[in-house]
Order: sequence, then structure tokens, then C-alpha cells
Amino acid sequence: MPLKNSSNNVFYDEYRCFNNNMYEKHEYRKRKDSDLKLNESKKKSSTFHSNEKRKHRRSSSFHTNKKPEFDDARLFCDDCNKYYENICPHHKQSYIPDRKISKSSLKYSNRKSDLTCPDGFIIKPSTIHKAGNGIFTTKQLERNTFFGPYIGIRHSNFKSAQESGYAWSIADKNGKMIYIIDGNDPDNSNWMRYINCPNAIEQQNIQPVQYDRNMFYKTMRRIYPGEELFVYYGDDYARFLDYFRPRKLPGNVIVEIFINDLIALIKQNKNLKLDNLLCDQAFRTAQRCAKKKQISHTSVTDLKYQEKFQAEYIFRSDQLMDAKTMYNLLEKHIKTENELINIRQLGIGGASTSDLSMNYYVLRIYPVQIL
Ligand SMILES: C[S@@+](CC[C@H](N)C(=O)[O-])C[C@H]1O[C@@H](n2cnc3c(N)ncnc32)[C@H](O)[C@@H]1O
Repeated sequence: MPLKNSSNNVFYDEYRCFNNNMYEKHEYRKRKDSDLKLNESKKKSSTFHSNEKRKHRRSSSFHTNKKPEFDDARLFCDDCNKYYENICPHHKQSYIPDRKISKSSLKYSNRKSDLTCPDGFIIKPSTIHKAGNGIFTTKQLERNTFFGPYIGIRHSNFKSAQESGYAWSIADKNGKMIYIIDGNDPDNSNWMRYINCPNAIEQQNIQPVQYDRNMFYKTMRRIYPGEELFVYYGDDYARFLDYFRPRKLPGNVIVEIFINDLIALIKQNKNLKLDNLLCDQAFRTAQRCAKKKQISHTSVTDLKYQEKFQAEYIFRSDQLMDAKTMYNLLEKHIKTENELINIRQLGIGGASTSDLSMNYYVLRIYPVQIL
């Protein structure tokens, strides 16, 4: 089982928001004592890992985080588009800590992970066929509700983490893995180990947030009672789940786009700026990345299921490139079956990019009709 790789850097924005409509405006509200204080709660909630000494106070983010300014010692507010030392003082955010394990609760279950499940959540069989258990809400959660940290054994055995299916990778600001948090053992993990990966983009409702070298989850939208929680595990797992299989598009055209090829190609091209190019957040829409002034790719998982529009990549160039140049640059990297795919439109991005001074390019790939 692939290692969960939060291909997202939560701090970067909001990453995985494939759907901007999800975002609701929250009124300004002063932070109450009950609001999120991750730094404090995290220390308490990880106590049953006595062997896990927190060596690093300063954090970084998870995985392939190329953003130099990325620093997981702070929290990113996607409404303000900036970092704060703790939760955002301007937008409503809240935090649900793990349930404390009491001696009396041990008679109901000997699985420590299960006992940490807070009020408002239950563990029961997932809606995903053969996925085992999942976590469901029993009460409404507002957007920007945090929980965590994800508890597990810390190690750096990549292979065993890959096989685990319950492991998150924690990385420094350069994307280098620091350690793995592996929740495979139900006695050395918490309830968050039961949260499954969505089978479709639309199902994702929480996102991982690396903060102070721990992994937290944050709701991406309001979640209603009875919904199952889903967090995107990362591209590797998506590949495992077959997200990246060639997709049937309208007109029976099959297209397979390899984002790594595209990235490699862009890297080779001197005209293209590479700083902050990659976000590795497969669920983040290009539009949203542009809004946050974060250059990003969108991957095959971002396919928009509209009749014509099939995939979108966004990147930045120092020089204005004409469509033909861009076409030539990218052409080889659109793998097709029977050469049925063509790039029909290439242009400078739409509304979300027009307010930016940099040159953002949006590549849109459309299927062509079968002849
Ligand atoms: C972090 S655990 C999630 C909890 C797990 N369902 C359980 O009952 O312990 C990850 C494992 O759940 C299963 N899983 C998660 N998402 C899945 C999905 N979309 N499809 C199939 N299995 C999934 C896989 O077995 C995976 O290794």
C-alpha cells in the first residue's frame, strides 16, 4: 500500500480545493478560548507516544514542498492568504481534540485508537466497498475545523510505511522526509487512522495540514451529520486506487497525461519560472492556485467533468509565449491513444489570473472528435 503522501502542503493554500464554491465566507469573529490552539492541544494529545520525543520544535511541511517560504511552524489561513503563528485571529476556525482515554473507557474497547474518537464522530463501515471502516460525523462541522494530530509510531522506514496504508510522511521545507507517522497499529494511533481516501474528487471534505511536524486534518467545507470523512492521501495512493488510469472522455477518446513529464519539460525550458512551480496537490484547482499566486499544476485528478473541458495546467512564464510555442513545448507530453487528442486552446488564464502581474498560462486540453 503506498505511503500517504500529503502531496499537499496545506499551508500553501488550499490546496485541494477543487471546488471554489465550497468556500463560504465566514464573518469575523474574535477567537474564543475554545478555539483552536493547536500548539497546546497537540502536545496533550500525542501523549501516548511516550517513545516519540519531539525533537523538532520548528516544523516544516510534508513532502514535496518546494516553496522556500513554507514553514509549518505557522498556520496558513486561506481566507487571509497569509500565515499566522497559530490559528487565524480573523476567521472562524475551531479545533476538536481527541477524546481522552480514561481507565473506565478501556473496558469498552482495548483499541486505543478507537477510544480517542471524539464526540461527533463514529467509526463504522465505510461507504466505499471493501475499504473497511471509515469515520462518519454525527453532528455538523463548519469549514476550517481542525483535528489531530495524527498519531502513530514515528520511524523512517519508507518501505514499511508504503506497506502500512496508514502512514503520513512529514517533510522539511525542502520536501525532504524527516520521519513517517505510521498509524498502522491501532494501539499506537488515534481515530484519524480510520479516515479513508476518496474515490472521486468531489468526495474529499478534509485536507491534511502539516503543522509543527505533525499532521492535522482540516475540514474544507461544512460537513453535515452522517457524512463520511475523506482525505486525499496523495498522488501515490491515487495511482494505487487507479485515479490515474487513462480516462474515457467524451467521444471515446482516451487521454493519459503524466504531470511529471510536464514538469520535467517545464524545468528544461529557460523561459519558465520554476520557483514555486510545483504544489503537488492533486486536488487543487489551477484557478485557486492562481488566486493564491501559487504556481501549480493540476493533475489528471483535476479533470473537470464538463463536456468539452478536460484538463487544465497552469504555470508561469517570464516571457510571453505564443500558443504555437507552448503547443510545441507540451505536445509530446500529451499521451494519447491513436493520437486522438489534440490541444485545441492555449491562452493566458481567465478571470482568476487576470489580476496577477505575472504571466500565467493555462493549458486546456480538449478531446477531438473521433474521425
Ligand atoms: C488509513 S486506512 C483507513 C481506514 C481503514 N478503512 C480501516 O478500516 O482501518 C487506509 C486503508 O483503508 C483502505 N482504503 C482507504 N481508502 C480507500 C479507498 N478509496 N478504496 C479502497 N480502500 C481504501 C485501504 O485498505 C487503505 O490501506
